[in-house]
Amino acid sequence: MKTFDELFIELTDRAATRPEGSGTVAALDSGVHTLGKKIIEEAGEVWLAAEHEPDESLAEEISQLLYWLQVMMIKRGLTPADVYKHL
Ligand SMILES: N=c1c2ncn([C@@H]3O[C@H](COP(=O)(O)OP(=O)(O)OP(=O)(O)O)[C@@H](O)[C@H]3O)c2ncn1[C@@H]1O[C@H](COP(=O)(O)O)[C@@H](O)[C@H]1O
Repeated sequence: MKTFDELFIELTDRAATRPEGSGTVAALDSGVHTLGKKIIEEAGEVWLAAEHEPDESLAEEISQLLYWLQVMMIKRGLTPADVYKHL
């Protein structure tokens, strides 16, 4: 288990070190347009899970949406602090 901030640190390291086989590296290389579509897809899965799936499935879908939002943040050079200041 990891927190939002711990995942962000891990993904930032992936972006910097670009280890072979990293899905995050491939995702970053796919570009903002592709990442945007992935975020829409994952958001839709969250919606469907909230309507039709048990809590555990919903939690998993939300975790995947958070992952893709973090990938977009890193792609665009945003940090959690940039987001938190709007909360
Ligand atoms: N938390 C995640 C995470 N959440 C979601 N995903 C990706 O998002 C996809 C979502 O799954 P779906 O079932 O919705 O989609 P799918 O159809 O199975 O997958 P696609 O064919 O669309 O890629 C997963 O297949 C992963 O590619 C994640 N990929 C990686 N992480 C974590 O990120 C860290 C770095 O990972 P790597 O860069 O791969 O080393 C590790 O701690 C991982 O656990």
